[in-house]
Amino acid sequence: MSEREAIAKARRIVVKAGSSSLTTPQGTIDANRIDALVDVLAARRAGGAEIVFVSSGAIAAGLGPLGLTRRPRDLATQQAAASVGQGLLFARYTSSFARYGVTVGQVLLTADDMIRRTHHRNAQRTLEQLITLGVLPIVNENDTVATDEIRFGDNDRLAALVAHLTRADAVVLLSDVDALYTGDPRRPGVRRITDVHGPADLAEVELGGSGRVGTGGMVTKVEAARIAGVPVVLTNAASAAHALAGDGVGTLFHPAGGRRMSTRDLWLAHATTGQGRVTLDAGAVDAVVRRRKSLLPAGVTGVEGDFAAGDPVDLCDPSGRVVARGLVHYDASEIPELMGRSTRWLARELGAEYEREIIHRDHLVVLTEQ
Ligand SMILES: Nc1ncnc2c1ncn2[C@@H]1O[C@H](COP(=O)(O)OP(=O)(O)O)[C@@H](O)[C@H]1O
Ligand SMILES: N[C@@H](CCC(=O)OP(=O)(O)O)C(=O)O
Repeated sequence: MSEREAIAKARRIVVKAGSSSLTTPQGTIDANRIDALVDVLAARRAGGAEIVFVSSGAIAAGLGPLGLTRRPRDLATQQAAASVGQGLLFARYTSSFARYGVTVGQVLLTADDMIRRTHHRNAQRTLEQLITLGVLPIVNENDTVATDEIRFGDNDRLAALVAHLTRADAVVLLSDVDALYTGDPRRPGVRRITDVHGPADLAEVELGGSGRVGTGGMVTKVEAARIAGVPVVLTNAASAAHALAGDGVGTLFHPAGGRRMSTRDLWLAHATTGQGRVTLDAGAVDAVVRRRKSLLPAGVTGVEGDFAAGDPVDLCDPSGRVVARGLVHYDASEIPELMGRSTRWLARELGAEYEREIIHRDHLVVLTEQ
């Protein structure tokens, strides 16, 4: 079965629509386009599929009601716009899906919900229960409380992580461009890329920034496709029905074969931001990156930042390059006195509770191959 056919037959699909597909240039919801998209999703659902819908557009839909003509730069105004827009957006989805007798449930996630394992499980359980109850979940980032440090910003990677969370079979990303091109399609002479099998197919592609109201542009879409682990189609909202039917529209990103990263590694690598940096000596880099060992205090040469035990931190090689990320067992202030010490020395001098690793291998993801 080709991957296009697999999308046509997929049991559970994450569909993500970008801000530009759902809102008008005046900063209001585009009721007609929302209804048209709902028609497509409801039809696929009626055909027996389970849909999880990731909808952007909260900020863009809140601009008009607040008298704003452009997406604000400052976080507080973006959050205010999202607060207004999300309500309007969800009200529209509720009434639009009601035309088909479909009940929708709002799920607002923060990046923290992916970082903390308990939150992660909680989100997973809620989504599963909504689907079991026949409710169509509509997911967005919880923009009103997300802060700059700990924020997805774009919904592309969020959609990929939701695909993992819900064990979806395919992802459809709907944007204002009908496909990935060799360069920004606002420029002449670019060519459509029909299939992406791996990094080699992207070597000549210029991944540009976002359009009018979107965030992330193609960079986050390509990254989402890389982490989704299932076939991903990128196209525009007008082609949604064709994409779901397995027709050859847009760009198909084939999932990479081989070892799939676990959901835990994915959220650590792609849903977290390092809250500080720990520098490793060459031996520790080798142990962590090549031999996949835990990070012990003996291999640490420096620490930066103000993180607390349990936070994600970046691990750097002696040149400062980030090579891994992990959930740290100590506060930043505790690490200097542990650095360079053997665990045996620490246990003897400071007590058995200091015999722990700085980061356990189960809480560590390598970000680069050496
Ligand atoms: N190589 C490329 N191929 C296609 N689109 C691109 C490329 N580089 C940049 N873009 C721009 O990315 C935009 C879509 O990203 P974005 O605005 O973030 O959309 P969305 O709101 O749907 O997430 C398009 O409007 C397009 O102008
Ligand atoms: N959570 C934000 C999404 C940010 C955004 O613009 O995302 P996208 O349009 O998917 O690039 C919102 O609802 O406004």
